[in-house]
Amino acid sequence: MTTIVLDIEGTTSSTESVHVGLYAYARPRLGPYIDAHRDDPDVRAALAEIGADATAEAVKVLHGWMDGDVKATPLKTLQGRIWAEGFAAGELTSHVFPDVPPALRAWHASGHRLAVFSSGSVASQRPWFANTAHGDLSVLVDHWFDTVNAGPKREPASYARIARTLGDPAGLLFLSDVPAELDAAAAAGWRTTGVRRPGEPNAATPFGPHPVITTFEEIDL
Ligand SMILES: CSCCC(=O)C(=O)COP(=O)(O)O
Ligand SMILES: [Mg+2]
Repeated sequence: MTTIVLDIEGTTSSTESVHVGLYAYARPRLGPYIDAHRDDPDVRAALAEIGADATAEAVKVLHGWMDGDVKATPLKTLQGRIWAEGFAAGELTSHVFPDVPPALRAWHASGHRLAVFSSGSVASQRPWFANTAHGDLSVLVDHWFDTVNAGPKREPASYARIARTLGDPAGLLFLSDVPAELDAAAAAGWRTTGVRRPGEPNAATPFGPHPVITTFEEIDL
């Protein structure tokens, strides 16, 4: 049994679907969300981490991070809350590459275990997989990790922390579009595979020692 741990953006789903779909949805809603949830401890913690208490100042920082695709945890916390509300309201749908649903279903049916580790918060990961055009894929996923409950994706300690939940690192396979994330997983003793999807921004990125695939059909467990 292998546990396949999935990155989202660039791996199961296109970068465009996250940046054009989700980011555009969150951008105008960040300020109103902060104003409406100032008493929420997570929102207060996010504002403290941003280093700005005034909404306009915080939104300026958050928009700057979105422009540079900086995957800062306070941004991901706030985006995730907004996206979860958007999915619940039926205003958002997710994208997965067409090879993803059959692969996840086949791996699950064969007794392999699935988990997600994404910079996107768990609050948004679940509805992302629940609302695909190919049906609810969230039911196939046993564990959900983000930068809050696991840590930064480019640090081996985060993968060691996840392995404390999932078990022997040698039985864990991490799929990601970002070589630095794969390096960190490999340093923690995980198996790794790079994902280079046609048309994605990592088209020319070297993956070093990591095997590389373009679709999940190429993965032989
Ligand atoms: C619904 S998940 C949101 C995706 C996201 O915000 C993100 O930053 C994805 O980054 P990843 O670590 O999956 O490449
Ligand atoms: Mg990614």
